[in-house]
Amino acid sequence: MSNHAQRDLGGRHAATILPPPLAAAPDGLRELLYLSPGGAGRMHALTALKALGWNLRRAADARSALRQLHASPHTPHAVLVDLREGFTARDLSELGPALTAANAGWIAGIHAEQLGDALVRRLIRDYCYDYVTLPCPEAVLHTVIGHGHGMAALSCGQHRGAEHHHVDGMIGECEGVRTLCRMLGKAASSDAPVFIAGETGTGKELAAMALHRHSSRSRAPFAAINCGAIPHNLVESELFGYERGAFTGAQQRKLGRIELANGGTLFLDEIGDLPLDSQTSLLRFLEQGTIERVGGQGPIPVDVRIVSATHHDLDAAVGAGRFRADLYHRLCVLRMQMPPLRERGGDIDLLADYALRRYSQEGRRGFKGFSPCARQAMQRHAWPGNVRELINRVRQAVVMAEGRYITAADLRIGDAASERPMTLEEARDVATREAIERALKRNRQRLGESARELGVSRVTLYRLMLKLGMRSGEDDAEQDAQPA
Ligand SMILES: Nc1ncnc2c1ncn2[C@@H]1O[C@H](COP(=O)(O)OP(=O)(O)OP(=O)(O)O)[C@@H](O)[C@H]1O
Repeated sequence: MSNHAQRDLGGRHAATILPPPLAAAPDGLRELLYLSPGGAGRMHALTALKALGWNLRRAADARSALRQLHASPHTPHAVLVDLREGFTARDLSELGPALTAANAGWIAGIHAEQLGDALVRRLIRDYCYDYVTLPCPEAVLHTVIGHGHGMAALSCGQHRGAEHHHVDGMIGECEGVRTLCRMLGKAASSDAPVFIAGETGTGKELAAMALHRHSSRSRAPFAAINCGAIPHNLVESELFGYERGAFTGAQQRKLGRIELANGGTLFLDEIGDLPLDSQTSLLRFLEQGTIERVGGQGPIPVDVRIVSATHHDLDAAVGAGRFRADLYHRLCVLRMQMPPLRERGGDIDLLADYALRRYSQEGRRGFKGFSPCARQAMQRHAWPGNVRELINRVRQAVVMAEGRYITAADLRIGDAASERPMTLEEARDVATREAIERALKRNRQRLGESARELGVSRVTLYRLMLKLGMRSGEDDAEQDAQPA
């Protein structure tokens, strides 16, 4: 693993570097794209805007506009779509989905009487930040397109941030995720077995894949097997393979997952569900480095790194005699913990934005984002299915939502009838975490200044962060920021 990769995976610094400033047009001009199929003549009316700092360009149709927008995806653009002439009803009904470039803030230019047209109204409501009746004084236009440009700049900034925190497909910047990334970085340079604990849907498999990709085994296969999803009588043949004729129906030799992962990494998901006799066989493989296919003639050497995971309490399973203690110790040489989503604070927003971007491109509508009530409800929801649940809720909302912003109702959360009510302590924790996150953000992660702003001592702030999982004890060894 290169230093660079290690820093990316484990980097406190990587997670705190500010994104570079947004790209601006040369000479500090702001980009204005004028979309009008009605001929270049009308654009002359806009030339006065150049003196007000706009770099004016034209697109004759939505496709050409999108091409220009995609050519500089990090540059925000105001786009004035002149609906007064040249668009047929069909164009109008098809225009919306084309207007989804994240770096564009759309403003509609219309005749006053067009507000009576349902298609125009819907287009404005769903895709534009504002509209102006044209012609209008250039000062008015300058203000309105400035608004569109500002909204586009915010989106560009958001995207930058999300890309920045996108490590190997794992989105997140909360303390739990940073700790995990640091540990993954270290684990990737060793060959020791790794055990990943965490609730369902927290990203254990994603973490296992990141570990593989950053290890020296990355060119060899990554194979995954869910031990809980295979009937007990088939586990052995899935893991170790079988020879032709080993049992009825074994018409040809089949390699097992361990052998298929030779040279690479084998991810054993739901390891706690492995039947006891298969636990014995797995232990033998870990001790001897050889496997024997079912019905086979002898041992076959296989070189595989084992990463295992479960959402059950493996310690309890060992205590209850359902899981072999010797296998447990073999598997859990390096142990990592995936944080549950409800403890990840601002990551909920990052992940929701990511899911919206990912799925709204599949859908037909251009969503502007989440409504404030949706963001609040997401912070309060308990997320029993963690990131998987969040992604699925956003995905179904993208299909079902009717407005420009996704609401709590679209996500089907925040409804008192369907939610487990929060205890007073949980509500206090949510509010405390939010306040701390905001203070840290404002004070660029500096504990002392954040504590002063919050009206508590630095020690108290530090203890609260530990309690709320925003910081781990392990950080102390690595950071200079000690509680004073
Ligand atoms: N940090 C993350 N960033 C982006 N996507 C994530 C993140 N964590 C999880 N996901 C997504 O959430 C879904 C569930 O993740 P994954 O299968 O890795 O969870 P898991 O903990 O292994 O679940 P299970 O215990 O049920 O097997 C996947 O679609 C994964 O891509």
